[in-house]
Amino acid sequence: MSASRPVVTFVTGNAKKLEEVRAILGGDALPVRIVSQKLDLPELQGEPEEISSEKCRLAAEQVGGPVFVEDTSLCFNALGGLPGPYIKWFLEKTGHEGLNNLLAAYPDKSAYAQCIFGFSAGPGQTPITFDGRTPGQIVPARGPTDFGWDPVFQPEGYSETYAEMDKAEKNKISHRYRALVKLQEHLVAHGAELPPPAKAARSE
Ligand SMILES: O=c1nc[nH]c2c1ncn2[C@H]1C[C@H](O)[C@@H](COP(=O)(O)OP(=O)(O)OP(=O)(O)O)O1
Ligand SMILES: [Mg+2]
Repeated sequence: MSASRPVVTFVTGNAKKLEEVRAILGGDALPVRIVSQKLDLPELQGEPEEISSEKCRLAAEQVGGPVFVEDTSLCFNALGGLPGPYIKWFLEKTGHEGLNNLLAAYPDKSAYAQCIFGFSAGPGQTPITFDGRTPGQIVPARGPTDFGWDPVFQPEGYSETYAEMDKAEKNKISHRYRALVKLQEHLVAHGAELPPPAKAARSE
């Protein structure tokens, strides 16, 4: 495809997310060119949609063009959806074992992983959100520990945790995949309406 496709920047500080987003979106099927930028954006407290939307608004201001971000939650049903968007801090402070211990008092170990992408056409353009969810169970950690809470999340209908699954398999059923399908549809339908790349486009 031509080099003058509009450029959309995926802003994230998480290299593993970027790897999955690239694998799921694939190569040249979109009317836009996806590049990435590593920025740690502030995340306000609130409902996951608001967090993603505000993160996206800030990203658009900083990048000065079309952007998308995502915010991931891990929600325990016995805890009314907590830790939810605060999973990053719970994971950092308590580890995989601590996440299991949070549910020790409850027979219900069910949970869902949720990903909310926020897309904005540029600074001052109201973000749109796209969500995806995958239901599962919180289990004692199994599998490689290179991506967040993957070892303690076993998706419904599977006997492996996210961490034990093949990457390609995870990417077919994950919360991230389910949300990204919706963003992809939006970009296919509206990507060509975005402004052509300004000056120097950022590196891939
Ligand atoms: O598929 C996943 N499998 C396992 N763990 C995951 C996944 N996706 C996000 N995670 C972790 C990263 C962070 O500990 C928390 C979400 O927090 P979240 O703010 O969305 O991610 P982040 O701060 O690492 O990157 P970003 O710069 O895009 O905000 O859950
Ligand atoms: Mg974050």
